[in-house]
Amino acid sequence: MKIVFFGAGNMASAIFTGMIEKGTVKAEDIYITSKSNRVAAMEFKESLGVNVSYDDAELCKDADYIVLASKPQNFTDVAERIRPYLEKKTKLISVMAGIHIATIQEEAGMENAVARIMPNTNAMVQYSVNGIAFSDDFDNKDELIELMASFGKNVVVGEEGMDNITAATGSGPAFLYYIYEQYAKSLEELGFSKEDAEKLTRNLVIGTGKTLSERPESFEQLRTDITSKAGTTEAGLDTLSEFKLQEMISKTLGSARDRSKKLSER
Ligand SMILES: NC(=O)C1=CN([C@@H]2O[C@H](COP(=O)(O)OP(=O)(O)OC[C@H]3O[C@@H](n4cnc5c(N)ncnc54)[C@H](OP(=O)(O)O)[C@@H]3O)[C@@H](O)[C@H]2O)C=CC1
Ligand SMILES: O=C(O)[C@@H]1CCC=N1
Repeated sequence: MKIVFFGAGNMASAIFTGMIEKGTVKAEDIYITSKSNRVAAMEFKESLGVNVSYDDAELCKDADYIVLASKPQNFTDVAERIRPYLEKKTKLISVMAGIHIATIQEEAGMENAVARIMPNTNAMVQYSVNGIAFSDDFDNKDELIELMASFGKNVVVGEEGMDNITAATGSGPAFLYYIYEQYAKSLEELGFSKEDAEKLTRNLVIGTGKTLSERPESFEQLRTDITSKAGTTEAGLDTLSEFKLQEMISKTLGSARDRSKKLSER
């Protein structure tokens, strides 16, 4: 197996770190390249044992998968690097938001099989949610699905579902982090030090996540379990429900989805 990452940034490193830590792919089977930040790439070679190369012919030779992990706006440059050396058997796996399969095939200049995947940075701790869309000619889908299962839960959404999943779970962690940031600021307002506010919020979120991973009850049930009659939670929730939280979240996701659509207008 040879998996080559064009791009070694946040998302690519979350994926290859997840794969290596889980043991699904050996570090020696992973090749990474970047645009100009050789220091960061070499750090991954040192810490994980992956191969680093800037020789495009060597990178593309005999590759089973090439993962397109640059920003969407850098894809044209990446395609230029790959096009002269791309072999027909190599499957292209794109993590780029909003770039359609047809565009990838056109810019690659060859009709290679393509899968679009939309993971999130929780891949680093093997807890990503991965949307997947395959081109019609993509064979042995199970191999890719299995590889991706090493860093998260897979949902095959088809290309029409990619904009939605990009908003919901690709960008999703950032929306949640933003909420946690506000939570920590509010704890500071209550009088906690900045350090304690961060620590309390972080542990609250970790503990809640762990509970969710272990208990099958609905969100509503788990909330109800905490809410004593005429107690503190009820008082807080009464105030919280005065705000249009769901509308805020829907609008946030709508903007992210629309940007994903816009990115595809190339
Ligand atoms: N971050 C996230 O949470 C998620 C991101 N994505 C998608 O992943 C992609 C990457 O995002 P992210 O990892 O955050 O971005 P980063 O900026 O962290 O990484 C981008 C990487 O692409 C490299 N690159 C740029 N141009 C080229 C080139 N011509 N040849 C080879 N490598 C190149 C950069 O190299 P250098 O450092 O040298 O410039 C860098 O390693 C995006 O398309 C995004 O839509 C998808 C899901 C979630
Ligand atoms: O912000 C972005 O465009 C990428 C896609 C999903 C998460 N990060």
